[in-house]
Amino acid sequence: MPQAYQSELATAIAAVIAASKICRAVQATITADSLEKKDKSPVTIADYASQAVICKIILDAFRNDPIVGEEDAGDLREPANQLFRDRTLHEITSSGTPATTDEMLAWIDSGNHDGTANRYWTLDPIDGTKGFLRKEQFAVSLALLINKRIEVAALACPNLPMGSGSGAVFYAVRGQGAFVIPLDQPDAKPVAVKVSKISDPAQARMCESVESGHSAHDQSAIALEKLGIAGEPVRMDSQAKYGAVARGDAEIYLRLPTRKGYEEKIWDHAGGVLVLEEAGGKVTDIDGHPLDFAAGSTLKNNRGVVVTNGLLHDAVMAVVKTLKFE
Ligand SMILES: Nc1ncnc2c1ncn2[C@@H]1O[C@H](COP(=O)(O)OS(=O)(=O)O)[C@@H](OP(=O)(O)O)[C@H]1O
Ligand SMILES: [Mg+2]
Ligand SMILES: [Mg+2]
Ligand SMILES: [Mg+2]
Repeated sequence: MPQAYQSELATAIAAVIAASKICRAVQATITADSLEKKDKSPVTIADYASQAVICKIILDAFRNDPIVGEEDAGDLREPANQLFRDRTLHEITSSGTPATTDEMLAWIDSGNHDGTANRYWTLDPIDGTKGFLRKEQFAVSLALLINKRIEVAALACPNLPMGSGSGAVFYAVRGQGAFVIPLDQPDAKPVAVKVSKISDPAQARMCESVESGHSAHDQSAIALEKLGIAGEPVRMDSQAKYGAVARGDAEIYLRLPTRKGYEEKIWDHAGGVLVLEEAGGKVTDIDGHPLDFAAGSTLKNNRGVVVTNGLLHDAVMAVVKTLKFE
């Protein structure tokens, strides 16, 4: 029997690779150039160009598929942002995708679905925009959900070390394992991705967000101490953290709530979660519940995220349960 979702997987991989190339080109040139969104977070021409190109590639292949993307073209349509809009279009056309301004805006806005369909994609065109602006880690994350379950994931991490260079594209289909290919050699033989076999908490390596506003660094420091881990946590932006645990660079990724009521967005997790689980890892929230992707565009039924290589999950949860959150 042919394996399920092969054409969705091929489309997702092609889409995140095309977008990553644009992001890399922009990252090489930018000097802290971004707009501020209503929630005060930054967005760059690369976030918009990435969302446009990925939505176009998905819709060319699967015309009726809804997409739940992070960005929308509202701010780009503002007359005051004409220069920003023109530069976004320039990045798209110079990457080899001919487009008019109206087409570009429509592609971006095709990512405006709300996560209520039986089948939809969720997209973070640049996850870790702050890391992108710092010229550090970021990810392009795309996942397909069917009946509220993640079935296909493609997660490009353009700055993650890979062999002698950098740029890793992780991907997974539920039940088929997780794999990684180099961003610059997509035809190379895929390598199976597996979590580390470390089961002694004291030997574990932990990663967390760079931004203390996204994850409570004071509480993770207490967790490290209680687990007997001597090393410092590795701070890294984006879902590259899921990739790091999936491939055994680290054993633990903690995302501990910093403020009451923040709802994690599905596009900040879906791609990374399937790669991690298919690599043998485990993810729950801080109360030990599975992440609930059936609640629309946010994980409103969960608080925080605890990611491990599986072997360490119980030990980490025992410590997380002793921490104090707002
Ligand atoms: N308060 C709060 N708590 C938790 N998470 C938040 C919060 N605010 C924002 N975000 C989301 O964090 C996404 C980036 O997460 P990272 O783990 O990459 O954080 S960091 O960049 O290292 O700070 C970032 O994703 P991008 O916007 O795609 O960069 C946000 O969606
Ligand atoms: Mg953002
Ligand atoms: Mg994000
Ligand atoms: Mg983003």
